[in-house]
Amino acid sequence: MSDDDLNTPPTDDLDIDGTSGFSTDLEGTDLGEESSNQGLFDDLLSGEPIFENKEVLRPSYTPHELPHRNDQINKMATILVAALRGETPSNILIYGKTGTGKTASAKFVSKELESTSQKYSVPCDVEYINCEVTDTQYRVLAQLANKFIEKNKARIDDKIDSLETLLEQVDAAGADVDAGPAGSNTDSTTPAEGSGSVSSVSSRNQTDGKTDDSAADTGRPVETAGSAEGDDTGNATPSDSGSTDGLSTDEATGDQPSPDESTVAHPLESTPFDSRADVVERIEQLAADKESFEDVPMTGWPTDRVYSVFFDAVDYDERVVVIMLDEIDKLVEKSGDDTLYNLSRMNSELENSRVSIIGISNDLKFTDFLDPRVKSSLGEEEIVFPPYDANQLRDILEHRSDVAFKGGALSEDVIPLCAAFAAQEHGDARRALDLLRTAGELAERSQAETIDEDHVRQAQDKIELDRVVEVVRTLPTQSKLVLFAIILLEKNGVHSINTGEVYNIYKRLCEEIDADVLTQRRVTDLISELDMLGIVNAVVVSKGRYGRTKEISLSVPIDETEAVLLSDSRLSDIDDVQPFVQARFEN
Ligand SMILES: Nc1ncnc2c1ncn2[C@@H]1O[C@H](COP(=O)(O)OP(=O)(O)OP(=O)(O)O)[C@@H](O)[C@H]1O
Repeated sequence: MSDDDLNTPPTDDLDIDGTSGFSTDLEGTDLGEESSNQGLFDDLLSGEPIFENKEVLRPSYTPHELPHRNDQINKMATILVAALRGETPSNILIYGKTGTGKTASAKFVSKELESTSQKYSVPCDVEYINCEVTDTQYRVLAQLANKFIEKNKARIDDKIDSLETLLEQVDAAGADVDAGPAGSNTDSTTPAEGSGSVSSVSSRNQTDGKTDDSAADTGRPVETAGSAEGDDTGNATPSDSGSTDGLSTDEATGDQPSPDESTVAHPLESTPFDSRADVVERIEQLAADKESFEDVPMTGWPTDRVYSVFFDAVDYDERVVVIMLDEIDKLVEKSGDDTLYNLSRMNSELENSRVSIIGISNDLKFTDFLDPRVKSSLGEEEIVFPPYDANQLRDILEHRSDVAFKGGALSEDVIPLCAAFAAQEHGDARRALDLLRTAGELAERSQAETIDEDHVRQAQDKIELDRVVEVVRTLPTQSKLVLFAIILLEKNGVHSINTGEVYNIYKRLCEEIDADVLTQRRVTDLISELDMLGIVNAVVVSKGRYGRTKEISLSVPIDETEAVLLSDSRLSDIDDVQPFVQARFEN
C-alpha cells in the first residue's frame, strides 16, 4: 500500500452532502433522492438494439447445424460407429486451415456418439483436450486420468444405487434369500432393468467370478427399457438376446423356481448374485474401488506413474474411449510424440477397454516429426476440411444471422461482403463471424439503425489492427528490436531499406538495452519471419553487378505498431532514438 493509499479516508467517511473537504469530487453531480442515476446508460440502452442474441456469433457458441460439412461429418460417423458395435474405431487425423469447422464438426459428432451410446447402453466415452492449453505429456495424461477417475466414480455410484435398490427388493421379498431365490417377490422387475446401467452390475470386478453376456460385455448395443425406439442410426443393431435386463439368466444359479411353482421371479433370479450377502459384498467392493482412486496432481509425479493411473482408470470398465486431441501439432511441437506413442500402443495392453484417437490440426507438417509407427497409427484415416468459399461462408452467416440480429438490422450487402472478406483470407468461418459481430457492434456503438457496408469495412480494419497488435505484442524481444529498427528508419524517411541498414540500427538498440547482439545472418532470418507474419514486406531485388539485396518496408500502421513496441518494458527504456538513425550507414 502506498502512502497515498494510507492517507485516503475510507469510503464510509465520504461526505456527499458537502460538509467535508472530500465532497468536491462529487460536485455538480446530482445524487438527489428522486433519481438514483443520471442516465449514463439510458441513452445507450434507448437505441433500438441491433442484436437479438449476440452470443450465437461468438466462437464459444456451438451451432446445431454445420452447413457444408456433411461429407466430413458423415465420414467421421462412419468410422466411429464401430465404437457402438463394441469394436475399436480407426484413429482419425483431421486437418484443414483455421476456421474450417474442424473442432465444431468433431464436437458435434462426439456429442451424437455419446448420446447414441447412452440410448443403446453401449459404454462409450469421448474426451476432448485442447493441446494448445494442455501441451505436455504429463498434463495430457493427468487431465485424462482425472476425467476417467471422475467418470468411474460416477459409474460406481450408479452401480451402488442400483444394487441398493436390489437389496431393498430382496428384503421386501422377505424370503430365505441366502438359500437362493424363493420366487416369492411380487415385483418382477429387477433394479437393473431399465435403469440405464445394464453394464453396471456386471463389471470385471465381480467377485463371484461369473461373467455375464450383457451388451456391455460383448459390446453389442442393447436397448434399455424406455428407449427401444429401434435402430434409427441405421448402423447400431439392438441386442438380439431378447433380454433387456443386462444380467443374463445364465447367471442365475440356485434353485430355479419351476414355472408351476411360481410365475413371479425372485429379485436375484436373473442377476449374477446367489445371495443377499453377495450383493452386499459387491457393494463393499465397489465402495473400496471408489475409495482407492487417487486424483493426479497437475505437477510433481513421475510421468510413468501418471500414465499408469491413467491406464488403470481407462481400463477399469469395459468401454470404448475416444480421445480427441485438438491442436495436436502444438503438443508435438512442445513435447514431442511420446504422448501419441503411448496412447497409440495402449490397445495392445488394455484388457477391458479400447482407445481410439482423433487428432485435429491446422498443419499436416507436424506428422513429419512423428515416429513412423505413430504416424501410420494416427493417420489410419484422414479427413480433410477444405477452406470455405464465399458462397459457403454466406450460407453459414445467413444461418447464424437469423438468430443473432433483429429483423431488418442487416442491410443487403453486409453478409456478402463479410463472406467475401473472409474468403479472401483463407475461407475462415471464424473470421467471417467475427467480422459480422464486430460490424454489428460498431453499428450499435454509433447508434445506427442498420448495419451497412461501411461498418463491415471498419470492422475489417479493426480486426486487422487487433491482429497486428497481438502478433507484435507477443514477438520475442530480438524480433521486436529488428522491427523497431525498421520503424525508426521509415519514420526518418528512409525508403528501400536494406538489411545492412536495419542491422546497424538493431546493434545500437541492443547495446542500449543490454541485449545480446545476433549475427547479421540471424537478423536476416528474423526479417523473413516478420515478412511471413505479414508485418513487413521484404522483397529481394537485384542490384546488377552489386549482387542482390532485400528491400524492406513496413506493412502495418506505423504509429500503432510503435506504440505496441514501446509498451514492452525493455524497449520503453530506449529514450532518445534519434541518434540511432545516424548509425545506419556505419558498419
Ligand atoms: N459449417 C459451419 N457452420 C456454422 N458454423 C461454422 C461452420 N464451420 C465453422 N463454423 C464456426 O466457425 C468457428 C470456427 O470453427 P472451428 O473452431 O470448428 O474451426 P477449426 O477448423 O477448428 O479452427 P482452428 O483450427 O483455428 O481451431 C466456430 O465458431 C464455428 O462454430
